[in-house]
Amino acid sequence: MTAFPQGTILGYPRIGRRRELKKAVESFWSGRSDLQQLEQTAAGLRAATRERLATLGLGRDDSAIPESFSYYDQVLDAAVTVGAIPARFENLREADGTIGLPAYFTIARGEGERAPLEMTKWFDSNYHYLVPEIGPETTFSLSSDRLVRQVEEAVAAGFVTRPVVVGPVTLLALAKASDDAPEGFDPLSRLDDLVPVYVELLARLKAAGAEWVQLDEPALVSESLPTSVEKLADAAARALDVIGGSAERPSILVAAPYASLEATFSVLVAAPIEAIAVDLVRGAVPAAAAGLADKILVGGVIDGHNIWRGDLSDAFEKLDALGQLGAASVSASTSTSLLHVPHDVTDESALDERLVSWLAFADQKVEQVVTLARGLAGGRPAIKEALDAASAALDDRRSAPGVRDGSVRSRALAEGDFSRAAYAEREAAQQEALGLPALPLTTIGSFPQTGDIRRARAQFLRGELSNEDYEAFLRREIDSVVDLQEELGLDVLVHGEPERNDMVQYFAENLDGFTVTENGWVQSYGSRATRPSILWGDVSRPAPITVGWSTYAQSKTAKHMKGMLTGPVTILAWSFVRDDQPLADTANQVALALRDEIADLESAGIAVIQVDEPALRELLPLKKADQPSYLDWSVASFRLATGGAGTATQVHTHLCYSEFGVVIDAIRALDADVTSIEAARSRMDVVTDIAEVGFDHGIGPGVYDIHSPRVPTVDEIESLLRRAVDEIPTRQLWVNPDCGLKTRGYDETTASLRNIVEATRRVREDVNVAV
Ligand code: MET
Ligand SMILES: [Zn+2]
Repeated sequence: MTAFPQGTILGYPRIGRRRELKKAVESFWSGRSDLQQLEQTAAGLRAATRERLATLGLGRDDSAIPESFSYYDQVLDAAVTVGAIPARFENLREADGTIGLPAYFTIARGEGERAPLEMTKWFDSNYHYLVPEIGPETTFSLSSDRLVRQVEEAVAAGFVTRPVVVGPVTLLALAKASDDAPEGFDPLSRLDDLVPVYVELLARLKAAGAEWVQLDEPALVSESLPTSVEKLADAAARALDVIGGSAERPSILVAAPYASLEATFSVLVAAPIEAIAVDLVRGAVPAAAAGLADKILVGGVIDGHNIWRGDLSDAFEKLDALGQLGAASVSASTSTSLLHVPHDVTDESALDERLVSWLAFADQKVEQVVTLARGLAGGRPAIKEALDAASAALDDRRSAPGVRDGSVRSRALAEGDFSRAAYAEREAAQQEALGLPALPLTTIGSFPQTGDIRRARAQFLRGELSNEDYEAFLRREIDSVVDLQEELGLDVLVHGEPERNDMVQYFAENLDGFTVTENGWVQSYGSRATRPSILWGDVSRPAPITVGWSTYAQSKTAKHMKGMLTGPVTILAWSFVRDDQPLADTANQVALALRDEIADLESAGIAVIQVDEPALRELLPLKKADQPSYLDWSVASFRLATGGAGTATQVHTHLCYSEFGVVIDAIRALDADVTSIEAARSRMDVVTDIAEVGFDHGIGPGVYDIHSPRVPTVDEIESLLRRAVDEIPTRQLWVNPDCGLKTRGYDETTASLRNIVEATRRVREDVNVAV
């Protein structure tokens, strides 16, 4: 077996320090540059990454540097490599059967009537992967040599890198059955047909110069997939027997990050592979297993999910504990790929220096791994200075002003803070106070973020537009959004959120305890990246945030204006959150700030207030045992935020998704008066689930799929509404789009809303008779 480096990372950001890949890819998509230019930029980025990682201390020729580049998504990469593409894209193959880059992008983005692959969250992160579609008809064959060429490219530049591929079990476990598959088809049933393609790929990688390959198998740790952990472990054993048993292959590292491996660890130890990477940030040191003596263990002790510098001594101790298991050797690594964190904290010139000393972005994490590797080689004394410096930073963080704020901490919580009056009482009071018609019409909050809005914001941020002029601009924007809703005949209006660039960052910018970055981009999907805020200290609200906008909008109409807030769980989920106290405590601090905002909105005369929680399901832990306590605190934080609202104030929430499954009890427990969800894409199927579980509060199943530029017809909306009315009592039903309108244009938005109003008018004629 080839030696494994003592320090490595499981993957590195792909988008470039200044989002160069985004720009290159989008310019190729729009036809402003050609394939060759795109490939050149990508090769340049890969070269820069290798050089950078070598400069930071990873070995050039010992497989320490991962070859983890992707043009769009690593799951799509694997699917395309093994030829697992849906039938509707088959004709995009080249004459020799391979799938080129233009076809790859078409599969990711769709084209005309050909829908793209679906997108969904990657484990418990905010990264979205493309969902492969696999059926009995899928033919597996090596269909792209892109990874092989990247290994050769590295060799030509004097590097021996370690190619990273999503493994066969995870690829199938994350896939969905193809359109042509029979009812109940399980993609995992194709494992034996898929594995030979991996054998072939590994042989090619070896021939290209790879000494190690990394198979990413995070599915093995998840209890949130449709397939059980036991079944996945069996599948892994079968697949690795074949792959590991092949004659021509590099040494194999199997990485199973994002949670504890538990019993599956011994399955990997028994497999004919050389190394196993375990996540020791989210998971614990596994129990010893027979056969460890000839395995290399890679300890993921540096958090790949978060941006804190963390406790380096503690990380070193975990490696020590891993060493006690009796493996052939132990290496230091990140817990996951670093794709979840920004590039480099030294790119942040505007951040407070003291805060910077507590942070580690990707490059700093690489340095930490390199330090730990030195410690593994030379013992603790060799890295004493670095360990001490990290501990000192932690001490400094603990005692720094703002991290613990007495006035926040002294707010005692009482049982009653988490509950409102009984729903029946609220329903009656709200009916009386609001006087809404049957099937009230509303929207989810945002209206189109036009080029004008983005330009004005950019000018304001650059100082080219005064605060006064910018605010006047936003007021005019609100005027027109209110006028439009009046003209259309909606019942509960919104102000349109023109002042928000992002529903979380906006609140982060207006709350104490948060800071925002300049260049802290993190890939969200494909060419999209977000800049998560950093929640570093105790959270409080120095001044009202939305009250001015909401009351201004209310002053322009006699209809009810809906206040619009982002909920505590979503604020946490889409930020980098402090790791020095339980998430539940942090969530409650955010909740209290929102609670104050709600009180101010109420006293300013806002009678309907929406608190969005689209990320409620996303933070759900991968392990079943951890889920109840998560649901407890997340629900409690929402209830704390909204629990002070008066009986006659109508609290809405919006959740985006409609796969209720495990979270339905939690959604019920939120106790919002009205909940809006996505339903248009699933043709209202969700109303059947809602009726089955018995949900008796207000519910707004979406009738307009805002992810598509298509304008739904009146008839189509009417039939969706009739289905809802058939299955759910009319008094509970609201009419609204699936989600906010910010990504849409005005033409399609106006036309769609007009059709929604007309369809509602038709359905109301009947229900008014029936009520
Ligand atoms: N109020 C927000 C909006 O309309 C909710 C978005 S959910 C991702 O944009
Ligand atoms: Zn939404």
